[in-house]
Amino acid sequence: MAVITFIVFFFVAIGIAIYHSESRKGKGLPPGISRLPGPKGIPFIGRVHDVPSKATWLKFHQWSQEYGPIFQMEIFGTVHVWIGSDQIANDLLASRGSIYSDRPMIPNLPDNRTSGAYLPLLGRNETWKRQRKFAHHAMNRSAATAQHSYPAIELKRLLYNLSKDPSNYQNYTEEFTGRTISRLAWGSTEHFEDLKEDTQGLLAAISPSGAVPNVVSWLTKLPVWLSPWKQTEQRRREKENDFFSRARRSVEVAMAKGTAQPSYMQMFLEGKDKKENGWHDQEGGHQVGMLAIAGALTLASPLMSYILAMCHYPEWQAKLQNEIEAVLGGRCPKWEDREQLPLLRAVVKEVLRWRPPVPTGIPHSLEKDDIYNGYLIPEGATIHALEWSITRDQAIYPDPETFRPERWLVPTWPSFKAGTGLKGYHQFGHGRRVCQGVDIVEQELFLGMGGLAWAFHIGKSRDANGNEVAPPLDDYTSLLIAKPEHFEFDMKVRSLGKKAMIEKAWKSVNGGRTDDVEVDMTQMGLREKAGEVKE
Ligand code: HEM
Repeated sequence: MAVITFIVFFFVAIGIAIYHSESRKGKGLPPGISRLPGPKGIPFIGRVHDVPSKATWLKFHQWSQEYGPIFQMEIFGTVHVWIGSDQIANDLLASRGSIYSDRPMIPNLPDNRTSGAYLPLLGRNETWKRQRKFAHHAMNRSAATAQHSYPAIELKRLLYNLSKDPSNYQNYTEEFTGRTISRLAWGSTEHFEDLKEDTQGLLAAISPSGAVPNVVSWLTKLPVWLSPWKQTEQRRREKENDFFSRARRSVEVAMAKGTAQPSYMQMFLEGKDKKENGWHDQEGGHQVGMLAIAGALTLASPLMSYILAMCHYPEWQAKLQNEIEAVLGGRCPKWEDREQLPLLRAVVKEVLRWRPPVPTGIPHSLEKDDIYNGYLIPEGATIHALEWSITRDQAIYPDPETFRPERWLVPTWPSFKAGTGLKGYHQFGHGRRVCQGVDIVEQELFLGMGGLAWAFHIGKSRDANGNEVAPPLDDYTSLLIAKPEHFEFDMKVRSLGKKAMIEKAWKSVNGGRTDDVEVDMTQMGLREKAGEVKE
């Protein structure tokens, strides 16, 4: 019975899609207007069979070079437009933001545009506007509170743990970014493990390669009992609701006891956004949870890419270490040092360019037909700012495959802009949907990469015969947010003096211990001073 139902669904869905596809082709175009170029495919399924399951961005980049910086392809009846130029992305997603700021429906998460549970995936509606406004307040206000010392505490833990066991670098970097964002979101690291699990589950649920219905959308028509994807999604959703409610309640309890440490959740619970808008606490819980997920997902990837870059470009590690030593005289970089460390800022930018954490971008959706340079872009098209190609645009980034931080430092390079940080960098999207976490990213990556360069010598590992083994350059995970697959490398603390400083610094913010204890932030200022030692 199950097999027959499946076969009937399959043929009905194919029939409907072919009908739609054919009737769209028949639709006349105004004189002088054509459709965007792009790979032609089999009716209905398009070129889906050509898209590899890993590193999809390499295939899209290849098409971008073949068909130009804007091209389209159809997948199961939906037009997907790929943009491989920052200029075109700005022309459309920013300048025409009134019609390019919606998000597409994700087949495996069909209420993503409406439910208020997924801020980055919400449609362009009132819920999105008020959640974006709250996120904006939260980011601005956190800069003025103790919240901005959270990354510095977690950095001390990261350096200590790496000094003990570098082979566990994936866990430790994810703990650094995940625990920092947990503190920012809920004032404590208590929810870090739940956050990690929920983050992975959501990432798989929304990624084209994480759940088959995201590519073969008619599979969403299957009833729950016949759909393993719907069953997995139901379980994931129940767990997520439970997690966000528990995390919110833990902040309420801490506030009642007077022990709450500054957090986005606390801001929401006592904030004017809630009172003015009559928000439900449940929506606030989800909104804060989404900020935590957005931060946890993305930030560990560039730290791992930094390690990979240092294996392949040792000359830049030496230059960076020279800058830090010359300016700081042996101490670890702090956020206040940023003006004096231009090479470190350039390394952060170059790591993001060399290996973009969101290589295919986060898609927008077009609300009505549009004409661009004589091409029709149809209403409902899914628009992808293809970061992998944008970061390989030869006109802006000559020699794009090579890691060259000087492109951000020397005025003769086309990408040079005096004194700019990460604000406005295309890595963080375009127009009205631009990323809301750029300040946190800037601080965490500056401290993270600065701390790694200050503390460790990173290099290629060696085989049994003593020959260097180069870690693969392009072996990245395949979900929407990509990070390097586990690789072997060599990492050593640079001196005995630094080893002692690393341990002392971690103990100074961790109650004198090296195992994890929850830190009282109100004492943080004092302890940080005590933990600051010179070699
Ligand atoms: C390296 C780290 C990060 C990268 C590369 C990154 C990149 C992006 C990109 C490409 C978008 C979509 C922009 C668009 O649609 O045009 C986005 C959206 C967003 N990001 Fe980030 N992000 C990072 C970290 C963070 C952090 C730390 C937070 C918050 C704590 C955050 C919060 C958000 C939010 C809330 C949105 C949704 C905005 C909206 O849809 O209106 N991101 N990010």
